[in-house]
Amino acid sequence: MPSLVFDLDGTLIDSAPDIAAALNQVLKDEGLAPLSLAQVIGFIGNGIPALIAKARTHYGLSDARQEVMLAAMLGCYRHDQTRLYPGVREALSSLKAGGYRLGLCTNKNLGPTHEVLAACGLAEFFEVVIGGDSLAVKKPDSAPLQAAFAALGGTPFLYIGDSEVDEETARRAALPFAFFTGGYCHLPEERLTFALKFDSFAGLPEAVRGLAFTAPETSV
Ligand SMILES: O=C(O)COP(=O)(O)O
Ligand SMILES: [Mg+2]
Repeated sequence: MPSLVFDLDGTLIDSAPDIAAALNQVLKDEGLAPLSLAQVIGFIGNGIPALIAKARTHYGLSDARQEVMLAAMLGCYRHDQTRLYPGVREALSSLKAGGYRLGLCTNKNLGPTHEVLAACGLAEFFEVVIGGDSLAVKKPDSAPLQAAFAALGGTPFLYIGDSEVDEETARRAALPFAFFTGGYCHLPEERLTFALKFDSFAGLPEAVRGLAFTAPETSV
């Protein structure tokens, strides 16, 4: 049975408003001005510790504040403004009903990942969840994605994500990548390699099935 692994932030959920709210609360506690949503989106992709580090660099704050700010961010991160992208639930239901095994591989820490999956009603879909702190390394290292597929079993088929980090991860794992264009990518799409590209979840199940039918040699 083919298995599919999804990214989370910017792929299944529009989580940037809550990430920005939490980061700006931490910055306020440091006596600093808030960042715009666009600036925060520019910092999303390599996990929450990296987000804090990028915000510190932006403001010239020393490394010494990293752990305090990270703990504060994890303490105040909520999910009340986070929304599924349209059609996500229907697409996941269709793929699961079609026999695909579904896993999740995100750079978000595992604790908030499980919280947001529950808050958004997505937990039931995923047999395997790998977070940014599940292993010693994060995406774009291929190890978290490979761990997700190994735990899922079945035939690794496709990694579905929104950013250059996901694309590099899939490339390093020698797995095909499906690029969701509605998330938080920081590179023009000409710089990315993908087996399929989509801007709406409405067409994803059919596109995945089409890929399975026309390009079985891309599975490993
Ligand atoms: O936490 C991040 O920075 C990105 O998370 P993602 O891997 O789910 O996109
Ligand atoms: Mg993402």
